[in-house]
Amino acid sequence: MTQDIIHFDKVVKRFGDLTVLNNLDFSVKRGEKVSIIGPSGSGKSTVLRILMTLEGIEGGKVTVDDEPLWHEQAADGTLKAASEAHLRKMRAKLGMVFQHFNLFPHMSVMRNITEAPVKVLGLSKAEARQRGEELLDLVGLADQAQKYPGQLSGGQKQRVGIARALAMRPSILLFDEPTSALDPELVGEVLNVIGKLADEHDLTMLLVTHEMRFAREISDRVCFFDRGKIREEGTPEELFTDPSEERTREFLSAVLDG
Ligand SMILES: Nc1ncnc2c1ncn2[C@@H]1O[C@H](COP(=O)(O)OP(=O)(O)OP(=O)(O)O)[C@@H](O)[C@H]1O
Repeated sequence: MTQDIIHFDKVVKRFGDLTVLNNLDFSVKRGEKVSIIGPSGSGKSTVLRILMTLEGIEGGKVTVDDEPLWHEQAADGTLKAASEAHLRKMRAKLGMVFQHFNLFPHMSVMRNITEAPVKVLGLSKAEARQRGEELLDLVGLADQAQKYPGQLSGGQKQRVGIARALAMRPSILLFDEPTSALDPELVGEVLNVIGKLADEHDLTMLLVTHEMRFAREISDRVCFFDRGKIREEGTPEELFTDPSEERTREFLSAVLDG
């Protein structure tokens, strides 16, 4: 087992003529909490979408938990395109919390959380419900299990989104700007839950965020993305107080003053 749980090796991602990831080298260690920051359009969300297998890649290699994500080893040892079964197995290692929650509106909070563990992992309804209760407790929503998403605030919906992702017991949790669709007064409750997870669990966490103060608080490492590459990375202390690249400094002064 190698130290890296996520490894991007010269990954190229294009949309038509637009090269979004340009020979990206990037890795995350087991248990590490990493934040990705950077200007709009720099490819931050695309990294998460590739990991969730929502987007394919045009070049390079992505490895998750020591196995290639988009390829699998044929009997003769060569790599071939991944089968649907391989992608399903790889996807189970990852959970994602989306900017717009993506809850099922016609299902109760509890059913939003139990649906995939029952259908995909084969848990009994009782087991899934018990897991759901524990997770709702963790995110401070034990009393909301029977409500529907439309009856919840944005902050509550996002906390359900976090519980739903955790219900699949992923080794890696991805967050795609989890607070950017929320009213400012609801941001804190979601950041508190994510901060608690970061402190108390050995989950690997990869967070795309515009919340600089939060990235600074919870991350072991912060990566500054610019035009599909990591322009600079370091501990929060290094990156936020003494960035070495002019481009990082410009970005930080724009977002921190703005
Ligand atoms: N499905 C798609 N088809 C075409 N272009 C896309 C698609 N998805 C993303 N892009 C483009 O790829 C670039 C990178 O997008 P991405 O969402 O990764 O950026 P980002 O750094 O997360 O930006 P933001 O902070 O605004 O969310 C953008 O220019 C975007 O318009």
